[in-house]
Amino acid sequence: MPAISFQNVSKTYRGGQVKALDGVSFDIAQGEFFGLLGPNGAGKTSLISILAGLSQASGGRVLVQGQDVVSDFAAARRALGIVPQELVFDPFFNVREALRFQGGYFGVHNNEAWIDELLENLGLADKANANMRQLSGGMKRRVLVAQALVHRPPVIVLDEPTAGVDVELRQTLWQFIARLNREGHTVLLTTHYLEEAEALCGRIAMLKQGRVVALERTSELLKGRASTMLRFKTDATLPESLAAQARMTGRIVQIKAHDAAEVETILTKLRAANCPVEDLEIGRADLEDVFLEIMQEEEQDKGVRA
Ligand SMILES: Nc1ncnc2c1ncn2[C@@H]1O[C@H](COP(=O)(O)OP(=O)(O)OP(=O)(O)O)[C@@H](O)[C@H]1O
Repeated sequence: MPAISFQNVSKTYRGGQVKALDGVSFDIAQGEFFGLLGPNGAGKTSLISILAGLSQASGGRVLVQGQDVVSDFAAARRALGIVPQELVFDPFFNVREALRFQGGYFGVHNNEAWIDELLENLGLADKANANMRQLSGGMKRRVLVAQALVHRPPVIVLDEPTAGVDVELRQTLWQFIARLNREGHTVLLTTHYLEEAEALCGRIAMLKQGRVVALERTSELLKGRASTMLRFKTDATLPESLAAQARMTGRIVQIKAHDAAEVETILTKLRAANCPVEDLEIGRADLEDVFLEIMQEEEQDKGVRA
């Protein structure tokens, strides 16, 4: 049985004018650390909201641990620990009370040892009696993570958990989540930080305009694509033949090369054009390169279909 099963899920808004999800189907197996990536507006939040039972799909269905998120809402919801994007909390509780209350909501009581472990692992031990109002944004986010985990859900969903979060919390969070994953919890992560997804996720789905445009093991996704990137800085204008294939961020230029011979060709073209380069590096393509490439291919395909 998959931990999560998305079956032909669609979602439209405004009476069908906006198609946020268009037949999304994939399964996440028990124990996977799975990444859901996509540019703004791709449909990630819509998919997570349907999974969490916060919004209804317009078509298709979603199962969590075999339970339908609509017809078996309570069982499906209990199997999920969801760390939301937004900071929502009850200002009248202190941290420990907030965790007890959340546990009670799922019928979990006498849970103090686990609550202590959560506080300890998320760097909240000295904040246990602090009122939620007094916490900094980063500390509130830690509490949200603890709240999501308080009923020991088998499936953990992290929706952009590190947006605007400092390095220390990111590391604390990832160490803890990675441990829970090793202990058998399934993790679904949506993120804009590609290096995070690359480091953590065993498999990745990429969404674009409501459709799955890639679904692969992270290593395959990286291996099957451009394997080499040439990176350098320049103030000069690139020769036209290179400009077409380059990605430019200010003075930084990145050009994809399939093999060593292509690297040489690129360097020869730069020299022939008298294009001075600084800080030249030749490196492996990372997930960001692959992501951009897939998104561009989709644009081109659409152009062909149109
Ligand atoms: N309540 C709504 N009413 C109308 N359109 C909506 C609504 N919610 C989302 N949309 C639209 O549905 C599409 C998918 O949005 P969604 O928020 O799911 O994307 P996302 O991948 O989470 O984006 P982001 O990375 O920006 O959070 C977008 O075109 C968005 O404008």
